Amino acid sequence: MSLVAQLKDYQQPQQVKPLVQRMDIKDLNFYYGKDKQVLFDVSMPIYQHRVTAMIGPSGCGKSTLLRCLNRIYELYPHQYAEGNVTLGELSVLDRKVDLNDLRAKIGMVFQKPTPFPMSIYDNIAFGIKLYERLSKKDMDHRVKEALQQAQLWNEVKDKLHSDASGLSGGQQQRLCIARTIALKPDVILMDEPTSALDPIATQGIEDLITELRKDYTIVIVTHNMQQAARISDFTAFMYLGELIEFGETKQVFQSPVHDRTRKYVSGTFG
Ligand SMILES: Nc1ncnc2c1ncn2[C@@H]1O[C@H](COP(=O)(O)OP(=O)(O)OP(=O)(O)O)[C@@H](O)[C@H]1O
Repeated sequence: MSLVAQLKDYQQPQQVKPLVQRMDIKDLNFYYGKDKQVLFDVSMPIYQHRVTAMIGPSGCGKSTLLRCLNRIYELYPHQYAEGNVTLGELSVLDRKVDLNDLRAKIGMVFQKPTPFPMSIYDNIAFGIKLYERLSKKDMDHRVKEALQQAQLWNEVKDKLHSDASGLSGGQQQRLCIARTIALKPDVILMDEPTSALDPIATQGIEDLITELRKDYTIVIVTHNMQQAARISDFTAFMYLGELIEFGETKQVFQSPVHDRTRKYVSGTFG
């Protein structure tokens, strides 16, 4: 199927909530050490209840940009960001903003499923316990709710106390999504969440992302343009650390403003 044929139909009003900006990225620069700048003055909005895809050739800075949105780079000395990233009133890059609080609001799902070495139930309860004290009954409810939202409940409801490592790759990735959802974040960041999965599991995660955008704001890095076309509402095209083009996915794929975007989405370079 052609890329254009895979573009979603944006005219389905029942799916579309009003367009509200949720995050703002302004003049963002990022450095892997002071002599290695890899993002250059990136500015773009992130819209609520929409899926925003970051695309571009390998090494263009997609993952780095995503990592700025919850300051995950702070785990590493010498890496730093300059500029402004806000989530409502919250200044994401401000070191006074507590990282645990920030990551409860802006959750992240990684490329490879990374369940903790514990039971399915505990994988979800573990994160919740860091933030909230719940009774057993309330915790059971929250775990069930997260697994239902991640469309995993029916498959695991009879083995909640089995080790999570016994799940398939696709199920493990849905468990990681459930773990993120359980903290009730505003925004979910996904870094190539399907690249380690087979086509059927990939389809499951793509369907789930489409469902989740009703309740969450999603930013996804993907090297797969078909995937961006299938599941995203907005697309950011990056090249050599700069944001070349940002717009509605349909516009970016069908009538890009920049020649470089056109060449990339048409497969002429990349
Ligand atoms: N830990 C690091 N230390 C130094 N440079 C890094 C580090 N991680 C990434 N880079 C560099 O930063 C630039 C952007 O990398 P990034 O991983 O963000 O790109 P990407 O678009 O996500 O690439 P890919 O699609 O290959 O994952 C690249 O030049 C890369 O070599």
